[in-house]
Amino acid sequence: MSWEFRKLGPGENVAVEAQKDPFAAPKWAPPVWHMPEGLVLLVNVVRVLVRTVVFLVRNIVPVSAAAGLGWLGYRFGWVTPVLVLALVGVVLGTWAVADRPSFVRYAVRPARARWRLVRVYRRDWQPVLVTAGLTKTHKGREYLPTLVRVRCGPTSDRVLVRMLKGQAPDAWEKVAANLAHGFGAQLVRVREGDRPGRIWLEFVRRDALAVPIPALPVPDPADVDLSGVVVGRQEDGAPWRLRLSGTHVLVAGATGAGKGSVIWSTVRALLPLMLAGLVEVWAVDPKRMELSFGRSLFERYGRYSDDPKGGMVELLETAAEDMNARAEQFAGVTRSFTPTHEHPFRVVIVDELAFLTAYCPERDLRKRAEQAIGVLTSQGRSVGYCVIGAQQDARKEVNNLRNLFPTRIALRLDEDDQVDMVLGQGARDRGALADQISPIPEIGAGVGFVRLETVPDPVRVRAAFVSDDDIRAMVALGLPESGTGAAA
Ligand SMILES: Nc1ncnc2c1ncn2[C@@H]1O[C@H](COP(=O)(O)OP(=O)(O)OP(=O)(O)O)[C@@H](O)[C@H]1O
Repeated sequence: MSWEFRKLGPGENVAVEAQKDPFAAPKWAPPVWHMPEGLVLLVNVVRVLVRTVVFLVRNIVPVSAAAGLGWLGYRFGWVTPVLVLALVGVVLGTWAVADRPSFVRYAVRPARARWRLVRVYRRDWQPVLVTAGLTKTHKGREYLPTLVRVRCGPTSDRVLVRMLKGQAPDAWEKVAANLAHGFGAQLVRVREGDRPGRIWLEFVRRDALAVPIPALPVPDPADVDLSGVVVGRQEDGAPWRLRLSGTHVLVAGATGAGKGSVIWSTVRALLPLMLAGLVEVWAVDPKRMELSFGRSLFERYGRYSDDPKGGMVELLETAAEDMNARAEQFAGVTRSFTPTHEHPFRVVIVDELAFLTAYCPERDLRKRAEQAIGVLTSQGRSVGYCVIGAQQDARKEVNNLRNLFPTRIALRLDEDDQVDMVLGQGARDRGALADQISPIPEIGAGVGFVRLETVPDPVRVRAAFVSDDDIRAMVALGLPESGTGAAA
């Protein structure tokens, strides 16, 4: 084969195969630069050194431990490192037995986080992110978001990520399903990071709320805090505290979503203060289902009505009048409400808001109900009134009082656009997938999303399930003279 030289530019001589055919199109080739072999060797040696140093720094603890044991073995024989290992095992075992929570927190979880960082996240980081379209290639160079840290919880991992410059969290939200499948998680939620440009990815490994929570024990009166009664559990295992003082609560969920369990768990948490005369529960029960079971309890420690001919509306109007009287009495005297026997904290439960405000056939009753609920919700917070409204249908036209309920709970909803209607704009994008909660009662009833005051992102929760027997027991506790079967 013969070669000829061509010139591409000044000083750029290129060797290309000589053409035999004089009419053939000319062949051009890019210039080839020959590196001196010594320089190639040097670059590779530096590269290996840098990688070794990075590896040693990243794995400083296991590397130091292995090096220490190796040195002990070399210096004193193999028995010494084995004894050291056995001693460490005994210390860890004693710690685990003596104080399991601190052992899990400071030893098990960090070790697990390290393991998952190396075995799952770092290993698959580049391929998953490339496939999900979260990397950028510019002038032949690939830019990859940085994996900063991994933390392990009991059922989920949190991964701190430094995004590429110019990237925003919504780019990650859009490919949450790709990330979940890529890293073997059930789902991924994108959370605000600790500073601009960084986000937390929450990889849910296992549904912590998949098993029903039995009714919580009736608390001691001293433990009932109206700024957060315990009604269930959060996804991270912490108790779900529902604020009642200074707010009103809307519980939205399709039929069978478990609204009843939120209501009954709240009543159960309040029972000691009801018995002490410091809390009253006024129940409006248009469905005559859920609340009728505790009718005698409400009649003794509050009020109850299921009368569609005006009784329910009258109950609401009485509450609104009393609230006005309280407001007049308290005006200029006190700004914070403390329940007393004279002025107990009143929880007004309306089992189906839409029945009173939208579906009730009598227009006049509808208007009166809407007005009374409007008065209670707009002015009742500071004088010891809390309205808890349940609602099946979250559509705007069904309940235009929704904005008067500062605390909202989205249980299973039929459509995805209802999530933002209940929890507020952007809640679904921030992980409140209430439309994807399982319709199977054992798995999904009572499961929902709430916005807590301390956390900007919606939190997944499950209400404890108060069974018919539990309600009977509550009635028996409240009305000992009526015997155990007094519920109905
Ligand atoms: N927290 C829970 N945990 C487990 N199962 C539950 C829970 N809450 C409810 N369930 C189950 O789901 C079923 C439906 O619950 P519930 O009647 O409370 O729903 P709902 O939202 O009030 O429905 P509807 O609006 O039709 O009255 C119950 O019969 C119960 O078996």
